[in-house]
Amino acid sequence: MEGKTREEMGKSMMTETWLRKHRSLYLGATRHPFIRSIRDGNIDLSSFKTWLGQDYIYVRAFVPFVASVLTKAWKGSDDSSSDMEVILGGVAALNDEISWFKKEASKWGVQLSDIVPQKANQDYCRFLESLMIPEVEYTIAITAFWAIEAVYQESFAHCLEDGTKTPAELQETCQRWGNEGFGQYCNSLRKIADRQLEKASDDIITKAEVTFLRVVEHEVEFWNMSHGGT
Ligand SMILES: Cc1ncc(CN)c(N)n1
Repeated sequence: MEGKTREEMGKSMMTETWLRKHRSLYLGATRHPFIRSIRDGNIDLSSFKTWLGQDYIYVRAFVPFVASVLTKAWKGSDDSSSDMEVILGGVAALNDEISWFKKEASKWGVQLSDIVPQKANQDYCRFLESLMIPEVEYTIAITAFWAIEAVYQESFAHCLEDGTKTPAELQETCQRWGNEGFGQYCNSLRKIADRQLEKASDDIITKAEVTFLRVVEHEVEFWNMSHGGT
């Protein structure tokens, strides 16, 4: 791709274009102070517990969102059976994730039934709901799905790199999203998004870019909330 213009590249590498164009915002999510504090070993454990409880609520709202992406893939994809396999794999992983949250919460003494969603979480869940309606195109929904998963994958993989001081008791959390298998799953989602964007109209591409930006902003707000914000 080196040295090629956008026209020569076509629309096939749209996610790459956005990641470059919005690099500082994206790094604001994947290198957030909350993540840095895990990586540097000086995380405040009450922040971690806040994140754990809030993310459990988020994941419960995320499941119907992913189910809605699956429904959209059924009719809206150019390669629906292959896309549906990837997305169904995501649903299966979320089933496991919910069990993990319950186990982890009991380990940390977090009472999940007492958790009240904070504003940033409510806003993010409302945003997910807005993407679930049938009028939202598959291309937009799959772009959001990829971005949501990619931010977690890159954030937690960052905590597992050589030389980091991630506390032993948080290694499992980081592995959950930072492992190679989850990385490959994110790559599959990204390829689907790029394939859909390649044949999309300019209007859809613009909408998808805005959706990508909203996801990254919500992710930053989510970390802020966990890191002592409101
Ligand atoms: C806020 C948030 N964003 C993403 C993920 C990864 N499914 C998550 N669990 N929570």
